[in-house]
Amino acid sequence: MGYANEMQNKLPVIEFTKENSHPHSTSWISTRENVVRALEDYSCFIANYDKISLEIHEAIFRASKELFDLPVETKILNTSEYPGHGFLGQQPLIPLYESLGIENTTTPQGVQRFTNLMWPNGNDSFRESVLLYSKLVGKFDQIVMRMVSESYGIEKDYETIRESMTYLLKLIKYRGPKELEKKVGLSPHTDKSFITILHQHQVKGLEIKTKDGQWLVVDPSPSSFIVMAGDACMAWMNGRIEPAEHRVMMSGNEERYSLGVFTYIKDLIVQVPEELVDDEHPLQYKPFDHYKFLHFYFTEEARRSKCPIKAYCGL
Ligand SMILES: O=C(O)CCC(=O)C(=O)O
Ligand SMILES: [Fe+2]
Repeated sequence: MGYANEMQNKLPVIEFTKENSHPHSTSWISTRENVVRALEDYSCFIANYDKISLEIHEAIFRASKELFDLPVETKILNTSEYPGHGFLGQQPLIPLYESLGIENTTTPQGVQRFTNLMWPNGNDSFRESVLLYSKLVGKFDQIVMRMVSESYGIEKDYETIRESMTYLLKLIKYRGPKELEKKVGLSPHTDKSFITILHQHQVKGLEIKTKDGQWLVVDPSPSSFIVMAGDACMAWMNGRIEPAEHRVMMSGNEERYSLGVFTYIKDLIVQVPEELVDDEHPLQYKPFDHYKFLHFYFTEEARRSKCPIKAYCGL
């Protein structure tokens, strides 16, 4: 664990090995504490997870480059009912940013659907790399959430949520800024997801804000992932864990590729577990529908509010 009790100007780093990723092991318990402490203090942590090999890392970013090299006319075919889950690019406020979302990315059907849309004649290596990567990250997400829910004694509640969890993979590309162009890749925000797991390729740019207001740069590494809490996690956890504020700043003129796996809860009314409500922690959130929140986020009311999730279901 890379941090002491007091806040430092470094994000917590947690190693995940075969040993401590196994429930009932002694190191599982200590890792669990570190995970919860990191999420409470920083809303995120850097995870070194060796199940995702260098080979998988390279394959998924190769797949991503191949995807972005497709013509825009093809990429815009990826649409979604949910703003931001389809194709995004050439947005006036974030001109460097481009992304494509793959819904249900941990299922063969989800990945197949997307692959066929982009390559009507198929693309096996793309399909296989995406599915393998998504499944591994999805499993990792479940390890993390199991640790969190055990630690708060809310395993049963998590079990219900887990059954309704869907995964979205966003493949993201930033072009380098031109001379005199602003260097903002992505403006400061929190994610609307439950949990987000980010992965960068070679070029840094991701920055996370600490509670005392400093922006910390996250260095890319093939085996490291950034696990962040999203807005929905805060509402489910009655505010115990806050969402991580982050942004992307481009420094050189090199292109930057990154991946985000976002979890969402579908077809379930999410409720704060009873265990998280007491005199010290009065109930702060009404039961909510995560996907309805995604729609709400793009309304005028949400735009005007400082914290859309609170505007949506806060008490
Ligand atoms: O590119 C990154 O590292 C961050 C992307 C991100 O924050 C997002 O898509 O919500
Ligand atoms: Fe984000």
